[in-house]
Amino acid sequence: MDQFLEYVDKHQNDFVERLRKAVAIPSVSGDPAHRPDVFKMAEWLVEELKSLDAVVETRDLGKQDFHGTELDLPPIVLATVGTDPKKKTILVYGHYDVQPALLEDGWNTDPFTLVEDENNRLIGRGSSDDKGPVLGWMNVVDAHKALGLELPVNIMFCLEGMEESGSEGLDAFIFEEADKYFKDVDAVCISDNYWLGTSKPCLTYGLRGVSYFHMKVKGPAADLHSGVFGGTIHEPMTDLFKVMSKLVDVDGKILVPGIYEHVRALSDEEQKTYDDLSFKMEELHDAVGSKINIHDSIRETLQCRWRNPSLSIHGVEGGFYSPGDKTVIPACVTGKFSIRTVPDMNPKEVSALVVKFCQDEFEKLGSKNKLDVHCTHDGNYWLSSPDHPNYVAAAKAVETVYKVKPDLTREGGSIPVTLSFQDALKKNVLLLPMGRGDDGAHSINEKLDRSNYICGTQLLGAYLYEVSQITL
Ligand SMILES: NCC(=O)N[C@@H](Cc1c[nH]cn1)C(=O)O
Ligand SMILES: [Zn+2]
Ligand SMILES: [Zn+2]
Repeated sequence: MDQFLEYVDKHQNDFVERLRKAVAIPSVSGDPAHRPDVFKMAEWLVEELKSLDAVVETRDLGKQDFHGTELDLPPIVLATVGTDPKKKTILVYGHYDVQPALLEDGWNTDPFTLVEDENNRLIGRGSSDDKGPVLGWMNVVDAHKALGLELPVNIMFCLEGMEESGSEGLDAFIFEEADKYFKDVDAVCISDNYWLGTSKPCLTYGLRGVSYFHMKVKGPAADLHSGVFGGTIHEPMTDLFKVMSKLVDVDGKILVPGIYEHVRALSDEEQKTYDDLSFKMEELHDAVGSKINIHDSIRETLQCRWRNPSLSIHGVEGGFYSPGDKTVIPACVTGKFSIRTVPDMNPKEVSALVVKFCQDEFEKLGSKNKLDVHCTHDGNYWLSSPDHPNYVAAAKAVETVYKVKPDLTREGGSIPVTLSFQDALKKNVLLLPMGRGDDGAHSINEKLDRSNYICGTQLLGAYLYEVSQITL
């Protein structure tokens, strides 16, 4: 392992170049205009993996209905490095699509040009979520190939291009392939989340689920002049804002009746898991860039992030949002919001409660406009245990690379495929993050510190050595 660790340190710049090439492909899955780039990213990965002597194949997932337009779904990229029956097989999952990013959103530099700043932060969309970690696994293979070293395990890659847009088609694929392509898998490792703070690595054993909603209000046949029609018609945007404002309180309390009914009670044992975490309120302030916290204590803040549901309002499609003072009455507007779900909420029940509540609130307005509200995608929460040998192996790897014991964390974000792998393969799934809590994933100026990328590559490799030695 030492040879490997040293090689990674010495070849940092080669690995940064690999990340530069990946970030340059704007593989935004949520924007149809960028769909060809998502395919380009898949092709780039295929070539890169082939150059590392992996056996690579792609699987077509069919079509996506994008608001009435049929789009090709990006392929699953499958790759295998080694098929030695004497070795364990570790499945690594990652995604090669990214969240949207525009310079005018407030980025300081072009989002798809990797820039290293004076603090050695590698800035660019996808650097942390999730291109850096995906390339981290490839760097591990690369280093072994260059050194002429055997990998301690067989590695299987499963890379998707729709994670940021609901992972369409992936669940069915995983269950279909559980006894086929994935039949030899001994354990799963996913590097697609973040440290709690900025200084200490962590292993993550829980995620919230997510249920995403679109609420459309339409009335006039076309956008109208507010001077001519204002005050004479029911306005879609007014109706939408009225109903949206009923969803959540300023202190984050969700106002949909029944939503908290199945939230698991906090046990004494669970309370203890919040005792010794290395996270300070200042780190939250720094990550947010402001002191707008609802709760004053770390305990309450983390409980609200990890084990309580939350509702976020994301945006309105169809409304006027450009500079200037356009006096328009938008004809059709769609409000977008999501609920992060937790044990023991059921996505189907959540959806039924939300839809009924919105319809009831709209009904109360007495508007002649039309409302359509529905859940566009959902993914369940996931909760595991950090006691499993797969986690013990990862903890040892953290100690080797970082000389500290990792924090054991849950996370507020969602990676629905985690539960699918666990259920379909009946194997342990470990979340082993590379980036820091302040990386700004999904936000502007997303970054991955060079040290996280390089030590993270070492960590992923060290984990493979440790897991090869342990009985799973
Ligand atoms: N790094 C994981 C991540 O960002 N997951 C997304 C998943 C998602 C669901 N719907 C849209 N994206 C997240 O928002 O948690
Ligand atoms: Zn991600
Ligand atoms: Zn993401």
